[in-house]
Amino acid sequence: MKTSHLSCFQNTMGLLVCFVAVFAVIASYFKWIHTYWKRRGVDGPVGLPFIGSFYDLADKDKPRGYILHEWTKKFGSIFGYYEGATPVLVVSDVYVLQEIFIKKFDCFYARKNTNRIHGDLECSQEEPRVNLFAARGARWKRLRSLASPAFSVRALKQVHNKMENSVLCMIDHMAKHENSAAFNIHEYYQEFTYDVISRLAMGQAYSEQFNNEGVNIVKKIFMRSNRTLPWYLAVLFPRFQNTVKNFFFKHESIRGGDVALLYKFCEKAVYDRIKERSANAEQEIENDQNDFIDMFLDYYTEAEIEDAEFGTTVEKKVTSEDVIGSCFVFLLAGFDTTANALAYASYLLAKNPEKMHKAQQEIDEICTSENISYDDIAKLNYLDSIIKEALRIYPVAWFACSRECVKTTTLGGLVIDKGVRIEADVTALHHSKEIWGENAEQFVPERWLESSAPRHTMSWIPFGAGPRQCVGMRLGMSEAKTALAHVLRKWSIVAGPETEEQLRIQGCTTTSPESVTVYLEARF
Ligand code: HEM
Repeated sequence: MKTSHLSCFQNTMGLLVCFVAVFAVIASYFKWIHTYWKRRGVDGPVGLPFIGSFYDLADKDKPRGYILHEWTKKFGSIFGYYEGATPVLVVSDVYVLQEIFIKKFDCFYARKNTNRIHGDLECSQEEPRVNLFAARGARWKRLRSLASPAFSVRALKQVHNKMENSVLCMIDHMAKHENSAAFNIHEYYQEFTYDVISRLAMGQAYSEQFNNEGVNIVKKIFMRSNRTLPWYLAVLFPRFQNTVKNFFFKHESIRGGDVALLYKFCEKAVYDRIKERSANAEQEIENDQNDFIDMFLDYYTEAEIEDAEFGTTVEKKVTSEDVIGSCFVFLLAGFDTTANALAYASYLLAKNPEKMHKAQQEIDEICTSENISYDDIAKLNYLDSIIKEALRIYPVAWFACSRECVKTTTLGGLVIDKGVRIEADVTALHHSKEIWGENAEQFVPERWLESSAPRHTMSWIPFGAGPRQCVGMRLGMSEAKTALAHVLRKWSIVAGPETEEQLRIQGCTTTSPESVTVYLEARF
């Protein structure tokens, strides 16, 4: 009995010693990793043991862009931090950003994973469902070249009437607030942008504003917190991201919860369409190209062609997984960014009535017919400046202005190893007095119409830059301009006692105002 107690004690002690030893090795590894920037002479915040600055930067109520910006003020235009075991470099120097986003694209063609729980994004075997936003290398290039035609000026002119119809439906809904109580205008813009993207990407036949269950699902996806166990694990052990993903596959931060619901929508739409098209083919009926699903399915083929660019190979065939992934990302990317841009612009106009009257004057002069055409929209230069200025003051998607180094290289004298991640501090660029002058903090749309010396291309990057710049930029701008032109032609957006003194901005990815409370005053 005594011997068995002794051996039990010895076993427990043995296990404890092993545990302490393993812990000590892991702790030393992280301690060493967390000297990565110091060893290279790059300053930065001291994070927590193991997870580095991940916890600070994963709070949806305090968007990371603002925290990064606080650090820029402290450490300068280039500094480093750690997201678990991964070193991240934050840059707000326009010349270095140009190197990363444009000149050395072949070393930085991957976006820094925002959802880090993926398999190999260059390999269709390991991560079959990839989308244009997350894809890398040859897979990205293939999806990008398939998607780009849908966002050309020609394509946007073709869909303008459909989009304007959604604007008019939004106006009908808003009309109940005319000369009435203050309301949250952001909600209307969210309904509108989701409506447009559902019609353009997913073949939704008619406007379904305030009747579309997808809106609440995507809203919740954008308001998710990143402080969840799978994320902590993926951040701590980046090499095992795929294992983490597979283990927690049904967790709401991976493919469960609202994400699963949205995927189900996309899956159903894509599989129904594949069936419809093959039935058409049997009856020798030509397939229409009504939306993005049709556009992708036109390339849906079983033929496999290898593409060795970017040092990787990829099948050129478009799979149903590709189409589902793309619809998913279009619904997300096409919804939140533009709705937020419209909400910020409306807030700034309400707070700056003289700028709003100037915009109304321009709209009255140019938009003389009942409908506002794509060509009219192209002539609204002051309105264009208003949206650009709103996106300067409130960059809505700076989280996407990020890259990962895929080939060890140098930036200036600094060696950047493969695997290092890069983030642009867009707020620093957009609010820099050096770039924008002493009035950088003020809303001055006129600055976009001045013919002074041109600014550096990386000074204003709400849509990113280089070959991976936002593919939906033209669509987002034309939606925002068409919507604002109709709103401002009919109403003045007016601030009142309920209007937020300061907007409360939230989100782990895009940055959304919690609400934008304004009045609508009839103009005529
Ligand atoms: C005001 C509106 C919008 C803003 C501010 C915005 C912003 C951005 C930014 C910053 C990026 C990253 C660019 C980079 O890495 O250099 C991006 C990428 C992307 N955006 Fe947008 N976006 C907007 C509207 C849209 C719309 C309407 C769609 C489509 C329906 C869209 C789809 C995408 C996609 C698919 C990507 C990934 C492109 C790639 O990696 O090749 N965006 N967007």
